[in-house]
Formats: sequence, structure tokens, C-alpha cells
Amino acid sequence: MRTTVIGCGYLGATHAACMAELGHEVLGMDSDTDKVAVLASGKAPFFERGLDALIARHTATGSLRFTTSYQEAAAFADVHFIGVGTPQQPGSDSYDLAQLFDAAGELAPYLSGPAVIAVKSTVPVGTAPRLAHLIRAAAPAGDRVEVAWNPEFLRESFAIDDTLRPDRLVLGFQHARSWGESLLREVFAKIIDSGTATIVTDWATAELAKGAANSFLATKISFINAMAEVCGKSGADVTALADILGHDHRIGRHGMRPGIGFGGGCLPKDLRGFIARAVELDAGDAVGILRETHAVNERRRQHVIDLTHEELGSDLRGKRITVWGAAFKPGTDDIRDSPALAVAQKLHDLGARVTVTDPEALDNARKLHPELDYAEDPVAATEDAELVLHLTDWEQFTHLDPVRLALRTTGHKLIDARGTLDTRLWQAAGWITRSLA
Ligand SMILES: NC(=O)c1ccc[n+]([C@@H]2O[C@H](COP(=O)([O-])OP(=O)(O)OC[C@H]3O[C@@H](n4cnc5c(N)ncnc54)[C@H](O)[C@@H]3O)[C@@H](O)[C@H]2O)c1
Ligand SMILES: O=c1ccn([C@@H]2O[C@H](COP(=O)(O)OP(=O)(O)O[C@H]3O[C@H](CO)[C@@H](O)[C@H](O)[C@H]3O)[C@@H](O)[C@H]2O)c(=O)[nH]1
Repeated sequence: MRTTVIGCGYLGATHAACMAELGHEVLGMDSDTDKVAVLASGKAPFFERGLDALIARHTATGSLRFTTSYQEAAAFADVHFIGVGTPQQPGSDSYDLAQLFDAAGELAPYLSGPAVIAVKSTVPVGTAPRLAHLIRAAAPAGDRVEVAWNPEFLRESFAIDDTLRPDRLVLGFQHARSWGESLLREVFAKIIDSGTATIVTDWATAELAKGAANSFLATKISFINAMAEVCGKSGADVTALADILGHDHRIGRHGMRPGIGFGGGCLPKDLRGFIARAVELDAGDAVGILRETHAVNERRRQHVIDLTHEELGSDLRGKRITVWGAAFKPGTDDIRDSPALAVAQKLHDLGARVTVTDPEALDNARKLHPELDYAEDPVAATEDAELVLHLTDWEQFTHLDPVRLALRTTGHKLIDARGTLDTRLWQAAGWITRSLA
């Protein structure tokens, strides 16, 4: 089959490559000419394990191509996935849907025959009817264009695997047993036939499924971090506590790693967007729990700042601090709402001299935070540091030798905000360690 993917960022580029991997002919479309040039040359414009190889393989055979033309995209296929961004509006917790409505508005005038627009972008519930109205009004094919909602649940750093082997497939339609459903079942046939739970539902449930899933995941992380606060006051061990809770199959250990809290391009903004939409719908009382999820998460970042003051004093001006980590989590160069960079920025604002190191995300970090210092090598980054903050849990950091590092630093002080360092080894090497987990 032929499909297009409109919007080739983290989600769209992965989706396009994976659709080609399923055996389809795919045309990726993006309005960013530089991004399209990189993709067309057979590379991913960001770091995601395995994606370069997948894009290279399918662009080489011609089954995966890229364009900046809506007209070419409309003519190429009957099934169009939309994966453009839906960031938070500046100065508000609500979603900014401009990319989505722009993309749909640009594509629609070229839709002259029956087509299915399957939206993967994350949106507030109630978006589908508005988008369908806009598309049908602008498309020559009118009501023969069907809008489907197909939320995406992939995690960055596992993006390919999560796309090809998802936990579930959700397809939302305006009407039951539609033409669009048959077409999308054909697109996803290999995934469906491998036994993946496939839930066909209405638009609103499909839209809500995504925000609800991310709100739950965020709440699970904040729950264990709230327990970390109680453990901190009572002397209990939150990692052991998470293990004990996780053995209960109704709770499970996944998503229960305590530490600095969640960041990234999805959980924080989807949580805020979900709360804002519930308030608009007069269901504000129902999301009180999510407000607390958000508050706990904010406290985790502040806790790192508080511990820094405890170790280095109230005046941080001129203090040399090394931050290990810039990406919001390991396995990606994505720095959107990165807890590590938020803390680094705050410490810089307080007058500290902050040096950041990260295996993949330094280029992105430099662009967004030119005021911080950077070092490629974590050992060199730690030179003369009075305090080391371990803020993103890259595996590489766990292999660093605390004895060797102790010789280079002036303070021998470590805050492990991810709980993945063996702090006993660090203490044996003469370090004072503090932990969030
Ligand atoms: N990143 C993830 O892991 C992930 C996972 C699941 C869902 N999502 C959701 O998917 C959506 C996309 O997220 P992302 O992380 O890929 O964002 P992104 O910012 O990386 O990508 C968005 C892409 O859309 C392009 N674009 C913007 N306006 C366009 C237009 N009018 N026409 C064509 N292209 C246009 C941009 O150039 C960019 O390449 C969001 O709604 C997000 O919440 C993301
Ligand atoms: O036990 C945990 C698990 C995660 N995190 C943090 O939570 C954030 C999000 O992690 P993760 O969920 O692995 O990454 P994302 O790639 O942001 O994926 C989330 O957001 C995507 C975009 O909506 C969804 O598709 C995914 O299902 C959802 O997991 C990161 O900062 C992690 O460090 C923790 O602190 N503790």
C-alpha cells in the first residue's frame, strides 16, 4: 500500500520508516526543507537508536521518500498520517494546535478523491470534529474524506520497537465500520495479525486515550517520587520500597524509578494540556490528582537545587558545578523540558559556573542554552568541580571511576538524582554523596 506521513519529527520520521518496514511505499512530507534534505539523504535528523539504519535502508530502495510538497503528498496515497507537533501554547497550559490545523488546511485543497486522514498527533479531546469540518470544507472530495484518530504511544529511545510492536493499536472513527477502518486495518495488517490488541472506538475516546495514558504514567512516576519525599524524612529506602511495591502485579515495577522526575516533549505538556482541557469542560475537580502529579514533579527539580545549597552554601556565585546529562532521558538527544537543563539553568541564574556534559544532546543544548559551558568528555567536564550533579541516567556515567574523578575535582561532592550510581563505591573513594532515590 501507499501512505504519506505529514510532519516528520520524532514521531513522524519514525512512523514513516516503520511503515516502509511493514512493506508500504511511503512519502514523508514536512514543511522544514532542511529536515527533508537530511531525511532524503537517508539519515534521521535526530538521535534515535536504529532509525538511521532503517531510513537508510528504505530510502536506498526508494520505498521511503520525502518531500516538502502537499500537492505531491495528496496525489501519492489515499491514506495520510498526520504527526505534526502540538506543543504547549506560550504562556498557557493549553495545546497549540496551529501546526495541525495548518497542515490539514494546506493538504485538504488537493484531496480530490476519497482519502483517510489518520491523525497521530496528541490533542485535547474534542479536536477531531473541528479538524474534520475544516478538511471536508476545504477538500474537493468533501465528505469522501474520512478523519480517523490513531494516537501514538511510542517512547523515544524505543521508538522503532514501540511502533512495530505496540502494546495496543487504537483507531477512532466518527462512524462504526467505516471505509477508513478497513483501509487502516490493511495498513496495520502485519501488526494486527501478530496479535496486537486493536481497539476501534469513537473519536473522543481515541483522543482521550492518549492524554489519559500519559497522565497515568506521569502520576505513577510522581507517586514514587512522593514516596521518596516520605522516605527522605523517615530514613526508609525508596528504591527498596519501589521493588517491594513493584512485585505486586497490580502495581508493577515499570515507571517506578524515583529521582528528579519526568521531562521530555510529552509527559509534562500532555499533563498540563489534559488538566487545561478538563477545566474547559467543567471537569476540573476530576483532575485534582493530576495537579498534584505536576506539583510533585516540580518539587523534584527544586529538591536538587535545595541539596546543592546544602552542600555549597546559600551563595552559589562562582561555584563550579558539573551537570552530567542534558537529554531529558538516556537514549535520545531530545532536550525538550529536560530536568537536567532546567536545573543547570537555575544554578547558572544563581551565579554558579555550570559545565554540562552529555553523550548525544550537547549540540541541541548549546543552541537552547548558549550561556552554559559544555564539555564532550564527562571526565574533562568534571575538572575542578566543587559538586557533580548526576541528572540524566546515561549508562556511560555509571562506568566512570570515582577514584580517578576524585583526583580531578576540588569538592568530592555528588548528588545522584537518578539513583543509578553505586554510591557506596563513591563514598569509598572519598566522595560525599546525596541521593534523590
Ligand atoms: N516524540 C514522541 O515520542 C511522541 C510520541 C507520541 C506522540 N507524540 C505526539 O506527536 C506529535 C509530534 O511530536 P514530535 O515529537 O514528533 O514533534 P516534532 O516537533 O519533533 O515534529 C513535528 C514536525 O512537524 C513539522 N511540521 C510543523 N508544521 C507543519 C506543517 N504545517 N506541515 C508539515 N509539517 C509540519 C515540523 O517541521 C516537525 O518536523 C505531538 O503531538 C506529540 O505530542 C510524540
Ligand atoms: O520510572 C520512571 C520512568 C520515566 N521517568 C522519566 O519520565 C520521563 C518520560 O520517560 P518515558 O515515558 O520513558 O519517555 P517518553 O519518550 O517521553 O515517552 C512518554 O511520552 C510519549 C509521548 O507522548 C508516549 O508516547 C510514551 O508512551 C510515554 O512513555 C523521562 O524524563 C524519564 O527520565 C522517571 O523519572 N521514572
